[in-house]
Amino acid sequence: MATLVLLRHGESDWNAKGLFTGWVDVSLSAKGEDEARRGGKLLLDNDLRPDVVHTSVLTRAIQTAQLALGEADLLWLPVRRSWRLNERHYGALQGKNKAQTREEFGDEQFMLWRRSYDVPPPPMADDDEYSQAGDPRYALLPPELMPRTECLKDVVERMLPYWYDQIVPDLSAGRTVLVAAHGNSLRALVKHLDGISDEKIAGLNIPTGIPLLYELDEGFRPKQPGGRYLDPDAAKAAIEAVANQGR
Ligand SMILES: O=C(O)[C@@H](CO)OP(=O)(O)O
Repeated sequence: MATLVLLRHGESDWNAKGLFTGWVDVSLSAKGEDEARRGGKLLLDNDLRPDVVHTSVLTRAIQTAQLALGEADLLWLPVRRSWRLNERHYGALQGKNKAQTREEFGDEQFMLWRRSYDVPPPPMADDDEYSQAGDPRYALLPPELMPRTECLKDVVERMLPYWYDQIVPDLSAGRTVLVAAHGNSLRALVKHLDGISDEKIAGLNIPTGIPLLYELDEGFRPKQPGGRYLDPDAAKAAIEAVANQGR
């Protein structure tokens, strides 16, 4: 049996402002910092002690892992980071207000961009103030892999190699693994783990800062479909809030 804990970063400054974020590197809000600490406390209270941590290369996920591990007295844990765990690149929507976008383009288009499996937003221009072109953290990324927009399908495709090559080997070695990442990179991983269809994944939202525990069988499939949030009541309310963003 293998133990996997997924943790979406706490609320970011742009989550609080209702802006599409994607690869823009914003920090946690004060509330998000509290959520991250609370996530660490939930690990502690549930006797979950990760052996290794994987994060994206975005500050909000890194801060969340740090704060949660600090709370659980585990700051010394080995950490690995990859752009493959990054949030979905939101293309030309990065930096735009969600409510205004919904008003401008209508509900259907807004939801297609936000939650459809295979419709990406328009690409972001390299000279846009919210573009990541030239960001040194992606300097070693082959140019053809650098996204300018992504749909969830693209995220599944770029995330899965990391799952198989880096996370599964840790799980196989018997390590409890903590993955600190993002709403949509975790939706991609949950889609894979639970075998959720392309249609049904539109209805799945991940709350900020609440650890989601998966016990996996020898084939790395969940023993309990959907896993278990360590604070189910808080998760339910927070999932609703994510679903209603932009309304
Ligand atoms: O803006 C984003 O990058 C994501 C996560 O915060 O938003 P959404 O939930 O709308 O996909």
